[in-house]
Amino acid sequence: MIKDDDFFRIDGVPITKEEIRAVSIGKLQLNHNDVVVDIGCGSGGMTVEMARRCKFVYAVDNSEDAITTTKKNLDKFNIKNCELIKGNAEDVIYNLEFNKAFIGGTKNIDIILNILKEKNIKHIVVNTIVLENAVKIIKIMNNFKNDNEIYDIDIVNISVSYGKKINTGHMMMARNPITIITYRKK
Ligand SMILES: C[S@@+](CC[C@H](N)C(=O)[O-])C[C@H]1O[C@@H](n2cnc3c(N)ncnc32)[C@H](O)[C@@H]1O
Repeated sequence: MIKDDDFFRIDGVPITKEEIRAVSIGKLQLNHNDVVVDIGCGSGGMTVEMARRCKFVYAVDNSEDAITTTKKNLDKFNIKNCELIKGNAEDVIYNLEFNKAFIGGTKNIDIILNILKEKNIKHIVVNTIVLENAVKIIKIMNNFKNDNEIYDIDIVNISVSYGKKINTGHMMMARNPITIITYRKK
């Protein structure tokens, strides 16, 4: 994983932190034939990590600052197998061809998940910090199960703490827990 400090950053544009990226990448089980859509690419943290491990990434964000930041990081890490798309994911992903989805931006998540269902995307990983979103996402994914499809949803909640040096040793500084929800259809 690339260290958080090595990414180009601008104020107000979030990044998925290194440890959360590591688990999310693991859950995506990427291979060199995968084409992934990154919904809400933010600073491009996940975009860069995914592009290094798969065939192609479509990186979508509705924020101009996020697109600018991701572009800088694509250049910084010499990533060529990626197209940046500015817009609301729910408006733009329908016409893209991909086989896996990573979702880091959850505005209109219900519409987005329904588009992914319609497109028969079999592998979806979502990160969310908002409890209500986690419940909503799990409910929607459970309703994907038409036609007796066999699917699996795994849910992990990750709390990362970082060691900080103090006079007497080190203390652990906690970050907000993130829920990672993975949907896989057989
Ligand atoms: C937590 S950040 C993602 C961080 C990113 N994964 C990274 O590693 O840098 C969420 C981003 O999702 C974007 N976003 C949220 N909902 C969206 C939507 N429906 N369509 C497009 N972008 C969206 C926000 O603008 C924000 O930049």
